[in-house]
Amino acid sequence: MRVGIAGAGAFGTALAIALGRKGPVTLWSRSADQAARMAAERRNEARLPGADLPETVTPTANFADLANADVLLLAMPMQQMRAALAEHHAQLGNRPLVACCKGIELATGFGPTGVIAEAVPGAIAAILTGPSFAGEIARGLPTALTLACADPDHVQALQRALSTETLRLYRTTDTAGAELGGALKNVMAIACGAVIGAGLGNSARAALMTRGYAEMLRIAAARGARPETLAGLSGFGDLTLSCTSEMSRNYQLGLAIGRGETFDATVTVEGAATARAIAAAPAYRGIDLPITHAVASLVDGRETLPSIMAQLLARSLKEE
Ligand SMILES: NC(=O)C1=CN([C@@H]2O[C@H](COP(=O)(O)OP(=O)(O)OC[C@H]3O[C@@H](n4cnc5c(N)ncnc54)[C@H](OP(=O)(O)O)[C@@H]3O)[C@@H](O)[C@H]2O)C=CC1
Ligand SMILES: O=C(CO)COP(=O)(O)O
Repeated sequence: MRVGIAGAGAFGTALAIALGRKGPVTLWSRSADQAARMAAERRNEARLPGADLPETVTPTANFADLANADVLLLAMPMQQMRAALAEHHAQLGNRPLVACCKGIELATGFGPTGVIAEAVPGAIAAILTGPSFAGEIARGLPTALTLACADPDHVQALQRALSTETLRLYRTTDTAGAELGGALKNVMAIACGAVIGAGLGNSARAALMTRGYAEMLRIAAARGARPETLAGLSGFGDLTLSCTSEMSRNYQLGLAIGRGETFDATVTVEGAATARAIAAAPAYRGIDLPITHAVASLVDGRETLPSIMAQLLARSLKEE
């Protein structure tokens, strides 16, 4: 299967390297400069320094070069995906579109497959998500991910096409569960980074991860997602990785907030918009989501960490 990847950030480049070990990959960047540099240097130093592109990877800035790909991976941030789909709508064609982003669209409350379905009616919408750092994938370190697509035949075909010797994909037809796990773990990673940054300790982090997971299950139930999907790689797996590793940019944002430091606003941090989207969505009103609301307040600077912690700890005692 010929693979096309739209979006040459850290994740798109890492997937190109991993899948390029198996067959031809076209890697599209919206920047002609970046595509030319990748072609000349055989690296994407701007987004994924130190990782070599195999000869099988063809960088391009011409979207039409993706025309012969049998499957298209969409590796741009969640809040950018709809605009990218709209811009290249005519060239997307009748093939699987696999979202490789993690988040909830701020304007609509949709996850990645919902955005694809609305922007490209009739598309075979899928999502690839789960615990993985781009740099580790590029180095060929063992990584297990969740691939979700509502169609059971397509999900099996995609699983075979996108698994490699080191990239092991598990499949599910529960797209809502897979995309919620990936989106919400980022919110919890910001919360965990903040408590560690503020010196509140590992026990507080474990409490946030556990109670955060309870919020993830409540949101999933409201969306009709399966709890076992949340217990898998895309939910529990990625929650564990992102809440405990300083390689996570969401966790890094939390650390900066907890330490009272500034954070580079150009860094891709999906959890901030996701927290805002969930906190604002009428669909989730009445559901107990104290950590998600706290993170939305924190990233918008509406409340301070000490005041949020005081409110969380002062809540009435309850059954677990
Ligand atoms: N990095 C990681 O380890 C992992 C990331 N992910 C997910 O992958 C997604 C992308 O993150 P990541 O690659 O790390 O982010 P980066 O910040 O490294 O790169 C984002 C890329 O998206 C491109 N982009 C932004 N808007 C558009 C657009 N409208 N059209 C085309 N390209 C666009 C940017 O282009 P430009 O440079 O021109 O701005 C840039 O190349 C996120 O949802 C993230 O959660 C998932 C697993 C692991
Ligand atoms: O999604 C990731 C790990 O699975 C990458 O995390 P960050 O986006 O927080 O860097």
